[in-house]
Amino acid sequence: MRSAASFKLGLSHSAATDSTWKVEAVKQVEYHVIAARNLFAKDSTRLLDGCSAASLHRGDRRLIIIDANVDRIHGDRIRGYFEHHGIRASFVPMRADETVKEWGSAVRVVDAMNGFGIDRRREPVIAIGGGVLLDIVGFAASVYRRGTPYIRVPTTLIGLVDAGVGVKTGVNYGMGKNRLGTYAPALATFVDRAFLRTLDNRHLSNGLAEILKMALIKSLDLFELLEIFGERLIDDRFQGSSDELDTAATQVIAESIHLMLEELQPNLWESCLERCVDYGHTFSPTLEMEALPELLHGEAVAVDMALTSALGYLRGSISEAELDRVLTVMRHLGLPTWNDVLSTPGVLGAALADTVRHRDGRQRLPLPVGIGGHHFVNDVTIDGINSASALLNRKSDELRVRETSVTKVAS
Ligand SMILES: NC(=O)c1ccc[n+]([C@@H]2O[C@H](COP(=O)([O-])OP(=O)(O)OC[C@H]3O[C@@H](n4cnc5c(N)ncnc54)[C@H](O)[C@@H]3O)[C@@H](O)[C@H]2O)c1
Ligand SMILES: O=C(CO)[C@@H](O)[C@H](O)[C@H](O)[C@H](O)COP(=O)(O)O
Ligand SMILES: [Zn+2]
Repeated sequence: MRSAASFKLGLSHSAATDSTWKVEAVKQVEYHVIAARNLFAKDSTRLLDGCSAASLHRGDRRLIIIDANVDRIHGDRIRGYFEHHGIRASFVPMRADETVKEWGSAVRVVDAMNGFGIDRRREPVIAIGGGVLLDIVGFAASVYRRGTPYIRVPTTLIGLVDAGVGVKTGVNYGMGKNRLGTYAPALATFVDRAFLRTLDNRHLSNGLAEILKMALIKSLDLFELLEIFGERLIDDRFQGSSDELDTAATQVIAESIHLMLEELQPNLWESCLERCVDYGHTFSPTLEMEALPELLHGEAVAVDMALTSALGYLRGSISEAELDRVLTVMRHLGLPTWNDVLSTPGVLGAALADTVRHRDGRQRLPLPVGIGGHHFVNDVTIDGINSASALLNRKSDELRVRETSVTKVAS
């Protein structure tokens, strides 16, 4: 018989005192964001080869949760693709927009996984749709059997540059934006801008808000690309109908993803709550939910960025010329710089208070420094926000008047 002393355990433990055990483990994470034009063209093998983790070669059937609008427009082609490659694909079309980004929708995905009898390790769920669909499916997959692999195919601009590239999943709860959620990377995301051909202008602008966010805090070059090409990229739906527009579309999307991943990779689990990618997301979670369905996610982010740019000007971190340049680009990108929800009594204070709870008791508010830089502040006051809001209201009115007179002269 072995004596107690002969057992070797990996954990540290002292028998001399009341025992405590400290467990330390590191979870290695690897996921891939793969640019793939015309992913569902029959001769494309990108999705099949993908990467070792996300290859479709394991097993011959797949559960596909697809945004109902995307299914209506692209469903036949996507079904044809799977048939062509001998994969038995079970399609579950789901309505997916902000008003149904809720627990019940996640449960519908869980029901679909149960019904399919998903083989937990070898049959990744495939999510095809905008940011809402990706967030819901990612959330459901991450809690199903404590984690089931999934693959993302974003079909909106926000999906391509933001919701599809990070590790956050979630649904709204009550008035709380993404109040229920997990950190759960997909095996891979396939970025195919061909989907943007069928996206309307408003949702293209909506995605450009998140790209503008990356530009304002990290890259004057990206900002200037948006200044020069933004409107034309919307008209062209990022389809690259000329060489110049093709290069611009590729650069804008790739640079935005790259800048985002540069921030995410070293801080995937948000152990550091000073995140510059939270720019535009201090007041907007509350504004978006208060105004729902009037403001889309990117529009609420744009209003927040306009407000905090005005605040930056009042605090001396950006010049008035830079503020005007930012607001002008927003308008050119089809984004709002103002929404009346900003005037709802108490809303900005409540928004900041909720964000402070989200950021472990401090504001950690990213503010622009010039265009393309940022710093974090913790001393914003309600008076300061109200002054910024008043300034923004005035400047937004001036912009509207100028736009109206330009339109009149043009007609
Ligand atoms: N997880 C993250 O890190 C992250 C990051 C950014 C945003 N988000 C979330 O993303 C959501 C916003 O996503 P969104 O802007 O993609 O909105 P969305 O998913 O609601 O899609 C917008 C609309 O476009 C339709 N649609 C989708 N693809 C289409 C296509 N190719 N052609 C025509 N119509 C199409 C959809 O049916 C929907 O009606 C928000 O809930 C936001 O919180 C998440
Ligand atoms: O909107 C999102 C994620 O939902 C992204 O654009 C953004 O970069 C950040 O993740 C946001 O700051 C949101 O973070 P959180 O409030 O959901 O924690
Ligand atoms: Zn966002």
